Amino acid sequence: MDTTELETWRTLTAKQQPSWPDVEELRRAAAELRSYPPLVFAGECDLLKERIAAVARGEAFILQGGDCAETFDAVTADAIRNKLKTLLQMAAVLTYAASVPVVKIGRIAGQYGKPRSKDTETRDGVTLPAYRGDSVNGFPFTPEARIPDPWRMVRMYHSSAATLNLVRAFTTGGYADLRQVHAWNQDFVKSSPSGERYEMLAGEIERALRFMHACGTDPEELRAVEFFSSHEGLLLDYEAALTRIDSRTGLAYNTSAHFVWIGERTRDLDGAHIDYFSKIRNPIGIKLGPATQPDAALAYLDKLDPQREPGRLTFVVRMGAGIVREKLPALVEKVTAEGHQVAWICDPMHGNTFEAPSGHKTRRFDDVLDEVKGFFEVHRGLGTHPGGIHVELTGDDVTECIGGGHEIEFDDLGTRYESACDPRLNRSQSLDLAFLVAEMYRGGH
Ligand SMILES: O=C[C@H](O)[C@H](O)COP(=O)(O)O
Ligand SMILES: C=C(OP(=O)(O)O)C(=O)O
Repeated sequence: MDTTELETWRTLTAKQQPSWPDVEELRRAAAELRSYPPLVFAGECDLLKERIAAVARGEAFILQGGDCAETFDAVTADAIRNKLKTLLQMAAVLTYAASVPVVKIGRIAGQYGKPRSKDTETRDGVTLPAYRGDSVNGFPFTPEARIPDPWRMVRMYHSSAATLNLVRAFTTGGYADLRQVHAWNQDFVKSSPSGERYEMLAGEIERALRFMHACGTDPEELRAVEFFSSHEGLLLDYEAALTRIDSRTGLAYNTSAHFVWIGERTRDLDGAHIDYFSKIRNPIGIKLGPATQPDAALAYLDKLDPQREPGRLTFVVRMGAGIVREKLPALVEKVTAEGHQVAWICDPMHGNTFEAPSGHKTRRFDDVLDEVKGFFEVHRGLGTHPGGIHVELTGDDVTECIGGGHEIEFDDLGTRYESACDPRLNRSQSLDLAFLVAEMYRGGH
């Protein structure tokens, strides 16, 4: 590929980019990033594309999840392990219930840049630049912290590398052993207020594992799992610096993650993000909010997947619980009529955010569940495949979303609200969701 083609986004409007105060520093930081080795290998991205092609055909299911905004301080063994453990537990339940492989993708090892509704934040009459993620500026509300610093993108690379290294060690080194993951799920069922409801499913999984053992399944096969990394490809200076030409094929790949997506706020058809994403060969996603017109979905297909390559494009739908049943059918019908199978997955978080009386941004667990239900209903009604879920979650016992088995109420939000941006499901809410989606899957709705 001609590498100048990779730079055409620079001539277009790029929304949600920081106002870097010193362009020369930005150039130096980007040059530093360009000198670093890739974080992922293009062949791994191709493998994920194959896995997502199976999702599009209705033969697999995606579980994509992790923090709203990763932070440099949270690059610790405990935080990474808890997140991974939660995702593995959810995946085990979903795999059994769906009876298809679950493609596991973390919002991890790169989810450091955030689009914001406003450029500034005002507190007690003081206005400062909004926090745009640890890759751009600092969270503390001080003038110094909020100045965008391009060297933070270099720290983002190192934090992503350290995270991915541990994730690879955990997922291939025995920590992800299915028998262990199932034992964690049994502990959850015992301690959950909704445990009785989940007992039957957990019992069936237990019997299935014993059956596999009795049949002589090689225990080695249960020890490792495939796991992929992803983040919103928001900061184009970072994404471009990590874009490399694959020596096997001569094609360009974003080597900062296996999967990158375009956010709801940066998906302008003629904008810089769409142009940049059209040039890379990774499997990619695009968020579709409630205002998306069916013709726009087709236009995205043409721009981002002109060859109609299986597994290339995932539509991540984030409409809101009250809207998904009304708006989604027309999109799915239009794309299906075009004859191409894309993967459709449901992000039940971003359309359901509201402000609690305490001022915390929050989401109701019941709305999250209802949006997934609506998503399943629409696909079942049209005979298409509800291909997966995309969730903001953490493995810690935070109090950011209300509801769930261990009911969190408005008054509890301040107890442990740790998100640097949007509210995440905590560990037990995430597992509740997995068991309830599993029931939905099996119930055929
Ligand atoms: O995660 C998504 C966005 O960054 C977030 O919803 C924006 O939040 P804001 O409206 O507080 O800027
Ligand atoms: C910003 C995000 O979502 P959306 O683009 O759908 O608002 C996100 O997933 O972090």
